[in-house]
Amino acid sequence: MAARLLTRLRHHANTANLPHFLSPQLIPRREILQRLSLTTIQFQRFSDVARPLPKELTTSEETPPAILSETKSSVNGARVSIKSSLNEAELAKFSAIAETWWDAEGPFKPLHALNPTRLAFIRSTLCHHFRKDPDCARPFEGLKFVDVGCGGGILSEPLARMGATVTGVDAVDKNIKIARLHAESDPATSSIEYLCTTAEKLVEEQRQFDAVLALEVIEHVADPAEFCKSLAELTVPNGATMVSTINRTMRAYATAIVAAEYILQWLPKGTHEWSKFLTPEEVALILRRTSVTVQEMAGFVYNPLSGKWLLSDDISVNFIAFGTKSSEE
Ligand SMILES: C[S@@+](CC[C@H](N)C(=O)[O-])C[C@H]1O[C@@H](n2cnc3c(N)ncnc32)[C@H](O)[C@@H]1O
Ligand SMILES: [Mg+2]
Repeated sequence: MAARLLTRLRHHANTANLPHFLSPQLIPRREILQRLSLTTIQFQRFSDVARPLPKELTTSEETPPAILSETKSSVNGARVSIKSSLNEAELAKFSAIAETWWDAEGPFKPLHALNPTRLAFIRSTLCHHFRKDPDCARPFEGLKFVDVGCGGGILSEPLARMGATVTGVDAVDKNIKIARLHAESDPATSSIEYLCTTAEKLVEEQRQFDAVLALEVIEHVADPAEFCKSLAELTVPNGATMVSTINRTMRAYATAIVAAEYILQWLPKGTHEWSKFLTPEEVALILRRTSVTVQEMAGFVYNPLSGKWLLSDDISVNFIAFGTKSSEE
């Protein structure tokens, strides 16, 4: 199966399906060609079991919508612009539904359902990478993680329960307030550091983490390549960078947009724009440019009969990439 996946990726890399969407905005076409011919991406098979998650609670808090918009920084006393990952229209969508983060039947229902499956992948790959025992209760003890675009904290909390020292950051202030409120109710999660900020601002503050996770965020940022650069800079040498998103395929258009937003109405209409989706090859190439090499990739496939998500080799719609940062900075 891994061989099949590799063959499929190599087929795409043969430039027949050149990432045309990237060429003008993100990576010059010639550079893509060079990198495609130079880069060998090794994808391995993944296997592990999902762990049960804490019981979800519903909470609400009335706060005025506030999102980060400040993109100036002070260097040697002078105000300079820094490249921002913020897309304010995207952030406004999240601000509008922030109070529903912990409603497992609300707009974030798909993420709640996906959580055990993606946590199984994260647990397996990171335990293997950091040589931790995946069978112990708190395998991530001693490791610092950052959850970029953490929303209400539905990923940060189980990571903290698995022993990681977690920082959760989100550009929507309301999300951070809700995340803090929810985490405070349990001593296992109350130590999570939640900050209303961005990856690029953490880079400016010279913060670094053993593992940097940005799940379902890259399709909502202003510039995916710059965003990945920040993720890589936040990762310690030999550390791990994890990105998940939706593939830019017709199948993804039919399921993640038409079915999820218009037919099933799981998500508010307009949540996703197809043109902002990235293919697995694009994610791997963008990360590679920032010294992060994708080591493993898996797909998430929804089973409508069980209502559950399964890990799969099928990366045609939802997928996750685990990369490691080179030891030379
Ligand atoms: C679909 S949610 C994913 C939440 C969480 N990562 C998860 O998978 O459960 C996307 C989140 O990213 C945040 N976000 C979008 N652009 C961002 C940026 N440039 N910097 C930080 N957070 C951002 C949004 O506010 C939202 O909470
Ligand atoms: Mg999304």
